[in-house]
Amino acid sequence: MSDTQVWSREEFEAKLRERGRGYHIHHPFHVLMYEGKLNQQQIQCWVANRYYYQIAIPIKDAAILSNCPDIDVRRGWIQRIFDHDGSGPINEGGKGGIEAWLQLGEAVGLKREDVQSLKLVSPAAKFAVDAYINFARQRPWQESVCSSLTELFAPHIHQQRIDAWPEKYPWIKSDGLQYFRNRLTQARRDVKQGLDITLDYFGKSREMQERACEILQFKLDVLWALADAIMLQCCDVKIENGVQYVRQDQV
Ligand SMILES: O=C(O)c1cc(C(=O)O)c2c(n1)C(=O)C(=O)c1cc(C(=O)O)[nH]c1-2
Repeated sequence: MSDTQVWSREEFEAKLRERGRGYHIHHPFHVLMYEGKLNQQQIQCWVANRYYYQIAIPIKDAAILSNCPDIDVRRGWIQRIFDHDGSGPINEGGKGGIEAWLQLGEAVGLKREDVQSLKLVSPAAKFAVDAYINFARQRPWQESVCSSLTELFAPHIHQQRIDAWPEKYPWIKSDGLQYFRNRLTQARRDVKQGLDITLDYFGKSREMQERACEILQFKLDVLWALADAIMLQCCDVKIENGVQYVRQDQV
């Protein structure tokens, strides 16, 4: 069989899912977090830096909408902006993910104003996240949809935090975990829409299928670079022979 033959829909999906080996769940910082080895300042550093990602998501989704002429796609995609920004009065249940993330900030001992000021965000974290927004502004909307597919792997990392944190970090108030609980259902719905569009659009040729895998890799790299930036800001990173650490998926 020629190695340029188009993959079946199932093979194509499997190739995308295989990329999960490079998901930031395997980044040393996230491994330390899962194992309960981070102190309060390090958890705070992560929450404060990740806030910049949280506020970027609806801006990125608005960029996708602005590039997309398909009304059916827009009707589905717009829900992501409501999920993160919230809709309707906040005191009547209209809170969104950004508000839930600020509550996580308070639950780990950060002041709301400090998180919102972005003064705790490292320049490298900003660069990584801005690269994602710029991609969505500049590329065709189908490519931007594809770049959101790291969400395939997100429910696992959210569930890990819900399961491990109460035991490993008992000082974090339980209502701080609400963001992750909400995302479990939201992400599954998002993934279905993003995956259907990607499999349809990029499924036409092997070249396009491989392009989709490269786009997903770009987004994995954004998340990896974000974790690198955070780790460098708040951990004593051990450097041996000039190598910080080896990425498992690149071995
Ligand atoms: O906690 C995480 O590790 C994590 C990762 C990702 C991701 O894989 O991009 C998202 C989220 N969380 C998340 O909560 C979220 O709403 C989200 C939206 C998107 C996106 O690309 O549109 N990714 C993610």
